[in-house]
Amino acid sequence: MDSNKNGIVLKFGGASVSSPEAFSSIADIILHRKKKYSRVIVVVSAMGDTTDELISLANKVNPNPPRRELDMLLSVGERISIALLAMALAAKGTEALSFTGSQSGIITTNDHANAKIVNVKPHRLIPHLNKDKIVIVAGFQGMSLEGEITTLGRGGSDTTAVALAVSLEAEKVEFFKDVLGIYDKDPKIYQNANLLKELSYKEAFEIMDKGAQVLHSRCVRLAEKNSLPLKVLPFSRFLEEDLGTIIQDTVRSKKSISYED
Ligand SMILES: Nc1ncnc2c1ncn2[C@@H]1O[C@H](COP(=O)(O)OP(=O)(O)O)[C@@H](O)[C@H]1O
Ligand SMILES: N[C@@H](CC(=O)OP(=O)(O)O)C(=O)O
Repeated sequence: MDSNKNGIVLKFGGASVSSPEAFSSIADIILHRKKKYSRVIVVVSAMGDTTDELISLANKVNPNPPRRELDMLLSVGERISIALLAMALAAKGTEALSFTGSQSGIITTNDHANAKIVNVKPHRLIPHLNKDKIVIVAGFQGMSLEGEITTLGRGGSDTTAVALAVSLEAEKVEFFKDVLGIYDKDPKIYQNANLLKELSYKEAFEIMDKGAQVLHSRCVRLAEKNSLPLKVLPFSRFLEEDLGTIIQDTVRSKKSISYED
């Protein structure tokens, strides 16, 4: 087991949980990481196109839904995933516990559909992590100081993963994607795209600024502010340690914890 008691955060996006069978596959990835890290915190997004489907469902009822109610509805997508993932791990004989964003202490501004994370208070998670349990957190959502359910904006689960890692002082966040890592351009569009092994935060921003949807730029900003290393790797070939892209600065300076501006 790794000497780092603070563990690792694993983030699985919608593409990695696009079918019921996929939960069993990602459970295997999680169990593999649990052999190395004492603390494993998993952040998961809604399955496949669930968020888009929930938006169109809302629009069928009201073409201009109240933003508070839309957040209440969209937060359901990630709740489905966390529960199914805990069930998939239970089917393999491992107890894992799922938590919503609010249960996990993801405190946000009250800007529905575009809330910023202002603090993370993971008090409910820590006792379970200390008991060696795998903790599964719903991405993309939190709770405002006013007690309202909020969402962080499209792609916001990446930011949930980084904020939790910052709060729990995890070693890094691993993002499991349907590509081998970050390329200089979208590999699904450009056959001549080059896979990049290592990037500074600045270089990662430059790629995101060109429109790459591979990582949310907000999560890269949060990681940079807290000197947290990020790794993007394929969920299909997770055993190949050399694959993927690492984003970090060459010098990791210890900074005090800070969340979104
Ligand atoms: N520069 C890039 N490098 C890698 N992937 C990119 C890039 N630009 C766009 N993409 C796209 O980003 C997608 C992100 O992966 P995906 O598994 O869909 O993420 P998630 O499920 O976490 O939202 C890839 O499928 C890829 O087509
Ligand atoms: N489910 C949300 C949040 C998210 O981050 O999704 P993904 O990890 O699949 O990009 C969305 O579709 O925007």
